[in-house]
Amino acid sequence: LPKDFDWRNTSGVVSAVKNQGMCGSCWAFSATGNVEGVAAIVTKKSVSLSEQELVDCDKLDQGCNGGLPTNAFKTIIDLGGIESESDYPYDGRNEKCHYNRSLSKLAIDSYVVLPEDETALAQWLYKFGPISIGINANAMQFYFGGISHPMKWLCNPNNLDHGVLIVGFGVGKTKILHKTQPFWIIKNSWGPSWGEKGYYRVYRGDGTCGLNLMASSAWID
Ligand SMILES: CCC[C@@H](/C=C/S(=O)(=O)c1ccccc1)NC(=O)[C@H](Cc1ccccc1)NC(=O)N1CCC(N2CCOCC2)CC1
Repeated sequence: LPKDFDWRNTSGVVSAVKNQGMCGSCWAFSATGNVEGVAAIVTKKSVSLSEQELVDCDKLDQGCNGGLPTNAFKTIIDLGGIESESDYPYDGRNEKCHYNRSLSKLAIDSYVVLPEDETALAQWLYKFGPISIGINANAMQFYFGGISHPMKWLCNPNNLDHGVLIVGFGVGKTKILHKTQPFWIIKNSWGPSWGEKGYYRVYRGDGTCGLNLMASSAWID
């Protein structure tokens, strides 16, 4: 396993940073980000996928009022696929489902729930692609860059309230003590002006903000 690895360096695996707007659809962006990545690696073709299809058609979840990436994977399997962002564009509000299977760009065969061990997660990411996770977003609302490592009582690992996507990992130097710190690179769905061009770097190795507790991924045979 290399010290640093970032799927953004492999063209087609990570789409542009998106913005969920005033809709609690983070779970859908986490799911499409994972499927986009896994599919690009397996099929060598890249396509930006529809979060709106999940908001409208995933009856296991609550659209703009929240959901789980694993339920989204189940829905993509049950629907027989997912349309592209351009064919089923994002409106950021709950609408009537208008999924059209003939327009579906790709299907997934199953999904896996991943282990909580962060070294195992890094190995999985390196082999198979970006990982959907749940995280406590407390430290993300006041994040302006750098490696975030909030104290546990400020970021309760058991209050997971946001769905995001791990796209890479690395080791960086802290500003003050120049200590090396392992971090995850996380793709958020709050637009490219948030954080580090839409991304969040967070300490890797001690279950910060519960980021290791609900990791999952689609699987394409
Ligand atoms: C109101 C929903 C907000 C939304 C994200 C919104 S957000 O805008 O990104 C944001 C998050 C945090 C601070 C500020 C803004 N959060 C979710 O969808 C989070 C994302 C998440 C949590 C845990 C693990 C993985 C993913 N999920 C959730 O909010 N839910 C998970 C599913 C749950 N269902 C209840 C009925 O039975 C089935 C399950 C409903 C609540």
